[in-house]
Amino acid sequence: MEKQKSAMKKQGWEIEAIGINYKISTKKREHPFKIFTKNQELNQESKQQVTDIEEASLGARHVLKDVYCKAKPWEILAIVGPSGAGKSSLLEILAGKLTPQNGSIFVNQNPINRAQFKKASGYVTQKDTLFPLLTVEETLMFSAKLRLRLPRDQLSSKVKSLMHELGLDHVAMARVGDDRVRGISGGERRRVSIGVDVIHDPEVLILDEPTSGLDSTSALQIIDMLKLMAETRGQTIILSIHQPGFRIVKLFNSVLLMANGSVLHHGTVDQLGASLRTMGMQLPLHVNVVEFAMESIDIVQQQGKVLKQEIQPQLLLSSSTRKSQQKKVEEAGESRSGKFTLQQLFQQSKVVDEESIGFEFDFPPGFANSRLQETLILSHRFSKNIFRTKELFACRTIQMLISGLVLGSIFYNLKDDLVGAEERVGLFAFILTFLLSCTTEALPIFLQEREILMKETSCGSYRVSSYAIANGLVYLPFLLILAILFTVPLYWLVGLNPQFHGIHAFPAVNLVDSLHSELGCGKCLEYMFGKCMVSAEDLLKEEGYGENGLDTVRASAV
Ligand SMILES: Nc1ncnc2c1ncn2[C@@H]1O[C@H](COP(=O)(O)OP(=O)(O)OP(=O)(O)O)[C@@H](O)[C@H]1O
Repeated sequence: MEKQKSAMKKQGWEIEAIGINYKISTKKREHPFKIFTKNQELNQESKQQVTDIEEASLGARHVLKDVYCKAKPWEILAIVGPSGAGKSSLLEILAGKLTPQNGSIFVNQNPINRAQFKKASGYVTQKDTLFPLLTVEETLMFSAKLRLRLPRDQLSSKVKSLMHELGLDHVAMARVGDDRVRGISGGERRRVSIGVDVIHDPEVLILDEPTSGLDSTSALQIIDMLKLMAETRGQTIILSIHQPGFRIVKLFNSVLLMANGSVLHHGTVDQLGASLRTMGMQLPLHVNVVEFAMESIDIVQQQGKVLKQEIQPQLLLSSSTRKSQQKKVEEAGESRSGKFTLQQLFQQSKVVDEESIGFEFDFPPGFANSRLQETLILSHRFSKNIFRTKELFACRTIQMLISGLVLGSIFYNLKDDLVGAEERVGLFAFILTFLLSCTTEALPIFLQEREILMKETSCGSYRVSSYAIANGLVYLPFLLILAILFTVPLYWLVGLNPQFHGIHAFPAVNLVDSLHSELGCGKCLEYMFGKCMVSAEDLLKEEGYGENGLDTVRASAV
């Protein structure tokens, strides 16, 4: 097994996608709860009929049509085509982010185990999802800590050598930045994004538009760097690109030309030029063949059959291999379910089930760190981000202090009679709603972080629970300080219960409410506002209004 693994490492990973069909529904259902009513009564057969009819009537869009592609190790495969051709969809399918309706993906002629493949590959999205306040070195270091099981000195030397390889030495200590925070240049930020996804030495690197938004020099530098990585590390690099310049095209080993979800050409740039000439096109001297093909995409599409014939012999050559691969997939499917449905039996190609088909990858299963280690690393990262937004926290502290004083002066010295009790209810409801509305400012930060969280957890860097615990741990002391600053002046100005348990319970309930809304700001707001009334009831209990505080107040009001 060890021998087999090292041989696999040496030869690299050849990725082959066969018969990929991907459809999306473009029309919304008229009744979102239809599935829970009418469809429940349908039997299996009629359900199938309804699905077929629905697919036609709902206007399903065929994003990818029977796509075949092959990417070899030590090489770059560039997916080119006009906007909406299906490049990103194909990359997402190859990266295991999307599941096609039909088609199979193989690694070295073996069906893939999607969960392990996600870990062993790197997927760089079109948008840079990085923490703007961290430095380049910190960003790569946190990524290394989360993805690799190595001692600290080895991690540090790995990060240093990667920065050197990416040409980021000179900006190691500079902040990454984004649209709002001034940081490194766009090209350098793209390199950091690539660095984050290659820190664990993936065998396959998938990049969606790595040069988008960059000038031609920076774009060339990025592709040059990727070429070097493919040639030195033996990686399989698959990328999509919009309008590659002449010098960039020369760096591609093969090109997949797509339009309207179909493959028009799959081969080298020279083969593309030859195909265009056989179609009767006059290629000007020194022309960028890829650019020319994209400009004449309509003619190429009309003549699509001619180009497809160019591809067919390649496919036919490997047809016997494909048949055996298909058999493996089907056997795995059979063993999994124990029986086939009619649809499965007649399906030309099937989506590979990741769990049941065993292809051994040279990557440790599970996470690189224990839950505790993950929490510590993430807490460290949270703290760094928080300490670099001191102004925001200073504003929030002043806001809470002033709000406590203002609210205390409005509800100054409440009496212990019926009117006083009613005003207390109003005060508590106001306080809790106010705390919730204060924390909605955390929503944009959460949305920004959410993308990073989704990306990191989907590739198995850490557990979501570690993120939530680390977030809570880092925010808790700060929220406690805010709760005390808000409640101390308010408590004494209003003249609330002076007994020991009341004094402690008041800031504690406020703290729990703040923490609850801070952690759950992306969740259900209605639930949180409902929580206000529950918390108000808790506070009334502390004020001596018994188990059913609100009812007591209501009853006394009557
Ligand atoms: N989830 C979706 N909802 C609606 N349309 C979608 C969805 N996914 C893909 N499409 C459609 O499928 C087509 C292919 O999309 P895709 O993003 O793969 O194209 P692309 O070649 O990467 O385009 P671009 O170069 O502009 O990024 C587009 O017309 C797009 O509108």
